[in-house]
Amino acid sequence: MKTLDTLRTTMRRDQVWEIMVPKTGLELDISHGTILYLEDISVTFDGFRAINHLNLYIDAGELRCIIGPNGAGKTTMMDIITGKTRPDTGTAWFGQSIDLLRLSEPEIASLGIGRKFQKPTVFEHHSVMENLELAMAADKRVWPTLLARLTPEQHERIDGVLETIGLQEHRARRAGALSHGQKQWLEIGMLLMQDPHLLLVDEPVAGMTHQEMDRTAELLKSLAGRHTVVVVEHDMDFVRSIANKVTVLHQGSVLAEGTMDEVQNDPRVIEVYLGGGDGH
Ligand SMILES: Nc1ncnc2c1ncn2[C@@H]1O[C@H](COP(=O)(O)OP(=O)(O)OP(=O)(O)O)[C@@H](O)[C@H]1O
Repeated sequence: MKTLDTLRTTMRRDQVWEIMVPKTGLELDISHGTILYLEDISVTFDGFRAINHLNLYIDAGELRCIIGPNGAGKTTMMDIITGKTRPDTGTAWFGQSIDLLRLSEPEIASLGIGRKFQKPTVFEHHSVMENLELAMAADKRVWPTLLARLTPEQHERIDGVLETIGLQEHRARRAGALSHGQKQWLEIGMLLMQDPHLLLVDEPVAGMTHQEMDRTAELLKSLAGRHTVVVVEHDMDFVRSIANKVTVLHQGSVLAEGTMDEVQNDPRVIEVYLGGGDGH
């Protein structure tokens, strides 16, 4: 595929790319230490309340795991944060001053909220390096130089991301030839090219080998601090391996919150979720 064709494909993907987006002029203010405030959010689909008076607060720089049985509202919650679904009631603030409910999906993406869906959607016919370049191209500041040579700074940025995702030695490989786990890391790398403040990651280890899961745990842990990372995941061993704080959703509300040990020993959690099999 030619680069321009690829760019057209890029634009059609369900991810929102910054190049398409008018600048909001809004600045993230995390001076109180909290990057996300969801308060009293409710959403009803055809009479069914998928999110029910949800309150959720995420600290800047934390790595938060969200667990909960099927249908608990995890995906809907992510959809509300990214602007894909509008709540019927409630408020959603990004930092102190940005009202997410007033912004479009592309505007929210441009403010630095990146989302990684479960299935990797890398450009299979392009190399690892080209995939990262294309992700950088989504940043309109580099648009004028896109088809020209990369600047030393851009090379450095790509090298930094390659190191973070552990694919330095695979930079010239076709993305389609990577393992499932490597494709997931590459896609995380593509999000990192845009240096998001908040990364929403949906079931990152589904279909991975144990070794790949271990590396994914290391990767996500390494991102916390510089980024805020929210991971929705069903695999409890994986959650245990990365989690500081776990939020359990059930019937659209927060049922419990705390360390993995705290939530796993919470009788309400045992009753509705962990006691009932693997959560699927
Ligand atoms: N667009 C929609 N129209 C109707 N019902 C919906 C819609 N989106 C979600 N739902 C329902 O809302 C509830 C919450 O769904 P959601 O996908 O958010 O749960 P989840 O916790 O992500 O589940 P899973 O772990 O299976 O992904 C489910 O009962 C689902 O069927």
